Amino acid sequence: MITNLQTLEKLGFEKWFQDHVDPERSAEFEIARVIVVHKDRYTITSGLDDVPAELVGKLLFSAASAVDYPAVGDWVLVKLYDGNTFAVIHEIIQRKSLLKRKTPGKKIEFQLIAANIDAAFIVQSLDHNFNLRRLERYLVMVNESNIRPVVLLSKSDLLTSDKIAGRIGQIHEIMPQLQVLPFSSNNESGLEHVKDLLKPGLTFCLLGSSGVGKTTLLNHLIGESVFKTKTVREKDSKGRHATTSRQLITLAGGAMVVDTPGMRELENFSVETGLDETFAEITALAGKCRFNDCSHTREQGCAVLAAVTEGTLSEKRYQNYMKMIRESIFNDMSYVEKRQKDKQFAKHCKTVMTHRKRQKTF
Ligand SMILES: Nc1nc2c(ncn2[C@@H]2O[C@H](COP(=O)(O)OP(=O)(O)OP(=O)(O)O)[C@@H](O)[C@H]2O)c(=O)[nH]1
Ligand SMILES: [Zn+2]
Repeated sequence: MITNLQTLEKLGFEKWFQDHVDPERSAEFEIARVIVVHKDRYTITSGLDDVPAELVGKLLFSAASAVDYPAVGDWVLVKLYDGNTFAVIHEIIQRKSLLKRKTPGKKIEFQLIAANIDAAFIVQSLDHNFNLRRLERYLVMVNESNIRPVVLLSKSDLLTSDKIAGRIGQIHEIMPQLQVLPFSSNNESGLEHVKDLLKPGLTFCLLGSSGVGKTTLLNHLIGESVFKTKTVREKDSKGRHATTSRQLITLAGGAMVVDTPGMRELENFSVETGLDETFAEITALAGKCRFNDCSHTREQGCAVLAAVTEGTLSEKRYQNYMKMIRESIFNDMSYVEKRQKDKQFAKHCKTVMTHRKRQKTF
């Protein structure tokens, strides 16, 4: 496995990454992409071979938190051994995007889901799963992670086209620029629009509640994949053969899809800066409130409340924003804290919000 730029480009190694590698380092190491993370063992690829890999001791010892470890999708600098059958990861190349979630507990600690994803398909089915509030939550997370969101409305075979247009309208009412595609894996309508987005070299992920049809869609896309049956076999720490399925799947057309176990349990995410992007117009208004620590609930000179009164900001959107703020604070707390705080929650929210505002101001 010798670094070959053309092969790497096919895997998504664009100029941005190259610009973020020290030329001296790139002369010394090979560049590869992480396609499987399994506890402390990894599988990397250069586009030619899949090779089992471990972290170099220096990286292990200097890692201060989870974000210092490789995630699926990461670009890494490696050294190869034993006729290119084993690799040691020396460095993680700067990430363009990182999907992570907060682990339960008091400490601010994260679990990495995947790195360097270009676009996220947020899947909601057009039956009872359709829920604008949940959609907003996903959007916050995706925006926060620096990933482009695309909404896929699955099971379009269950609704009339009028009703589907109505739901898309509902989404566009609150998020006009968002790309929304209805599709059905059952009758295959709209699938070609999804496939049109799968440009070679781009990396995608599928997000959404259990049962919305992510696996069915993925099977449709993988059905045409040359990597369909390819699994990674390597020895685990006890020397047994372990079969790990590939978590970065390359589709026949050259696009890649991340499918990690962590991706499937992503209902509970923490929200922070993504909130500002998803509710950009409200954040802009909040900057004009008279008081720095305005809670936008009853203050004199609150620009957010004024906009609601004037009708330039819809009451519903305002309520969603307030609910999201409450939840984001709530999510950041541990379970025990949540139970303790449950009753005095309103009061707590206000304190934290004031605190956050202050942090921003100074
Ligand atoms: N009517 C209809 N049903 C579908 C469609 N796609 C999937 N389903 C059904 O929806 C159910 C759930 O589909 P999955 O693909 O397993 O859903 P998932 O999102 O992968 O769920 P998890 O694996 O739990 O995350 C299955 O019974 C599918 O047959 C569709 O386009 N139309
Ligand atoms: Zn205000």
